[in-house]
Amino acid sequence: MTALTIKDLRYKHNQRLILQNVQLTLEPGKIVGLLGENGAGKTTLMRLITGSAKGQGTITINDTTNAVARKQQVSFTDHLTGFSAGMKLHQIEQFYQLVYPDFDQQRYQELAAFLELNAQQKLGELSKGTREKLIIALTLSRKVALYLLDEPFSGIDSMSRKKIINSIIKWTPANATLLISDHYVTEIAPILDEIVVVKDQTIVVHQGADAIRDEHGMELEDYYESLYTGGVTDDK
Ligand SMILES: Nc1ncnc2c1ncn2[C@@H]1O[C@H](COP(=O)(O)OP(=O)(O)OP(=O)(O)O)[C@@H](O)[C@H]1O
Repeated sequence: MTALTIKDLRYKHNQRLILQNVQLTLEPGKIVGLLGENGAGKTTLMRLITGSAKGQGTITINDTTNAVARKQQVSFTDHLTGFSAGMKLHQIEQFYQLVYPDFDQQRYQELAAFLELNAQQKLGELSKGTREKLIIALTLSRKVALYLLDEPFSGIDSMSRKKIINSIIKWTPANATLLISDHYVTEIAPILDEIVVVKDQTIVVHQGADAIRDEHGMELEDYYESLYTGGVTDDK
């Protein structure tokens, strides 16, 4: 069984082609970096995986292809849209408990403590970084096959970021796969098993982190940069 299989995915928005010919297979138990420039289509790909955006092609999570059933297998908190600014964090937690049978309250409490979230604070009062911490806590508190984190660290200060990155393996269940988009490749590089690069409307690279280091003799960030400067040709 694979954690995620995408075949021949194509997505248009307002007549504009955003993604095409996307093929991807992710095995269970991997931490995968989803890389790409601004506007490359990383968030769109995550929305297509969860079924909140509709494209052409087949997406299978844990053997489930049907879009409704698939939603139960993947955890993604899309910018907390749908929650009003006046909602307190404990109310959002209660909502998750109600809506997701796989929501693990104890895990949420542990994550909330680790991330220093205040249950009495209102969503609208949160700083950008604290909001991102809440998204991380909510997303990782479900028990699913696939977790998606979309640029989870962009507003978080560097000390907290290091602390969270170092612990993310601990918070991801052993057989689950975590797809994490980020611009700070250097920081997340030590925890990545694989990278996926979205460029020119498709996935141009899907390779193991160790294979990149071995084959190209480069650190992930240098390899990633080389894709834009023409330093490495990759036929994949
Ligand atoms: N619902 C939508 N409304 C407007 N534009 C959209 C929508 N969905 C996708 N797009 C367009 O699709 C392209 C990909 O956007 P997306 O947000 O997926 O990129 P990204 O790789 O996540 O970028 P970033 O790193 O800046 O977050 C952009 O050009 C964006 O304008």
